[in-house]
Amino acid sequence: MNAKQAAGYRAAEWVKDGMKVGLGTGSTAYYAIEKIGQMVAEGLRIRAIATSNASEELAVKYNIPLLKAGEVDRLDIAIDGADEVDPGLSLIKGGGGALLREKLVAMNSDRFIVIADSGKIVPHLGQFKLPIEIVPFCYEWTLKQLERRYSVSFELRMRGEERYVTDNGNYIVDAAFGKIENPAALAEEFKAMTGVVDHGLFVGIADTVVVGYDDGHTEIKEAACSSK
Ligand SMILES: O=C[C@H](O)[C@H](O)[C@H](O)COP(=O)(O)O
Repeated sequence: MNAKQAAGYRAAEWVKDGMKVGLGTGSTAYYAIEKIGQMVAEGLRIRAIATSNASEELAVKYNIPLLKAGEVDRLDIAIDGADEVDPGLSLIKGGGGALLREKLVAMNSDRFIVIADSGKIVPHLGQFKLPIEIVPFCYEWTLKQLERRYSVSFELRMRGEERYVTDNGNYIVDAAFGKIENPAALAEEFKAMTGVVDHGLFVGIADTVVVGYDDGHTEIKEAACSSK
């Protein structure tokens, strides 16, 4: 068992009969979905909402019943990966471009469980380039606005020769902050910028972090409080 699998499988233990579950995106969330799929095959009855088209396809493959947001008020639990986790359980997410749906699902879940291999645990956020989702319309202006405001490099994410497009039809800009001194303040600033849809800073959202190690053991970190 590798570190990602250990974290994903451990987090799946929180999923109980009757729950409404948010399914994350990425190579670590893959293992949580795989395990939940096995549990469903053994009789667990849940309904789930996926945070990306890729995870939805995986859920369908594992016969996990899907629901639409309008069918329920809130989710009981969401399980998702992260690109970086700091000591206060603030996160950078969005390496796979799914940050907007992931944040919506996390914010509307009673418990948000983050799963991460130990390499994702960092003293400060920012070594991983921060993904920012922006609207395609006049995206050059949004990019310039970001560049004028922060003296760090911003790169429009590409997929080969084409601009990368999210499941929501938007673009992603990756920002090389290096070290983010105040994630909460930066998160607020991005939300106030026209053209920016959302960003990969998740501050005060994680309730629990399950850290997976290469030898297969896991460690649980609980947030002092979450602000969702
Ligand atoms: O957009 C993608 C998500 O935020 C992922 O959960 C995150 O990038 C971590 O992915 P992985 O588990 O593949 O490292």
